[in-house]
Amino acid sequence: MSTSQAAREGAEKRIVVLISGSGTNLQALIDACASSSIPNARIVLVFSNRKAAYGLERARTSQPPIPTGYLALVTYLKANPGKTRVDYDVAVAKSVLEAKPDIVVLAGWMHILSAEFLEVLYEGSPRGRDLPILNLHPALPGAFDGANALGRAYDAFKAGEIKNTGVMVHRVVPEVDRGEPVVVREVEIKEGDSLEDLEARVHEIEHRIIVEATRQVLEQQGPAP
Ligand SMILES: Nc1nc2c(c(=O)[nH]1)N[C@@H](CN(C=O)c1ccc(C(=O)N[C@@H](CCC(=O)O)C(=O)O)cc1)CN2
Ligand SMILES: NCC(=O)N[C@@H]1O[C@H](COP(=O)([O-])[O-])[C@@H](O)[C@H]1O
Repeated sequence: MSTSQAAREGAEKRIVVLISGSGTNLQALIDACASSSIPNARIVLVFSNRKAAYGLERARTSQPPIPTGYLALVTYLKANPGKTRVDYDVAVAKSVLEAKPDIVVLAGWMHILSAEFLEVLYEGSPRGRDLPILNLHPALPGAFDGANALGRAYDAFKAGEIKNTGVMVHRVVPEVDRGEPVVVREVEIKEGDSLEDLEARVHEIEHRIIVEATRQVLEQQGPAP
């Protein structure tokens, strides 16, 4: 094995995390890298579409601080008359590529990404279409795709339509929440649960499976080409 190959073999895996909110799942990833629950890995960029996302503060105050980026769709469109939502997605993808990720994790990223986002990442990454792009979604595969999945699951439970719900980490494809599941966990809904009770139960499981899925995918991944 050449020195450069050995270096690549041992190189830290570079994680980029996309967020839109509080970042409790980002925090789980930060903690997992710090404790080597995800071995030999480092979060090299936290990117948000919302300036006020507290997850950006989590990154900035992490030890050592994690580089952050921010670009809101509305801000981009106002600053770039004639540009489109797809142009925005391409701009986000280019920002992500600059961090040279081995994996991209959407952890509460609340913006539907176009196929162009994926194509720019695949074309710009040495890993090509093998670059893993994961998303955390608070529902079982095919159950409640899209936003407010947990609220819709709760309403379905109250209507007697479902007995349980779930959480998954899946690969990102253009069709929202339809990518191949990586980790899936069922979540019990108990009689008398409030929505807050269910949210707390789901969040606890989310914080575990986002680490499990990221570790699992990185373990299966070879060195960067
Ligand atoms: N191409 C894909 N993009 C995204 C996926 C995906 O699987 N494929 N997952 C979502 C995350 N997500 C659910 O897991 C999700 C997030 C947001 C929305 C949504 O309707 N967003 C609206 C804006 C809502 C808001 O700003 O509050 C929108 O993008 O117009 C649906 C699903 C992330 N992207
Ligand atoms: N459809 C995507 C979606 O609903 N994602 C949800 O956003 C939250 C982010 O929390 P966090 O900012 O505290 O990590 C999580 O509960 C996650 O399931």
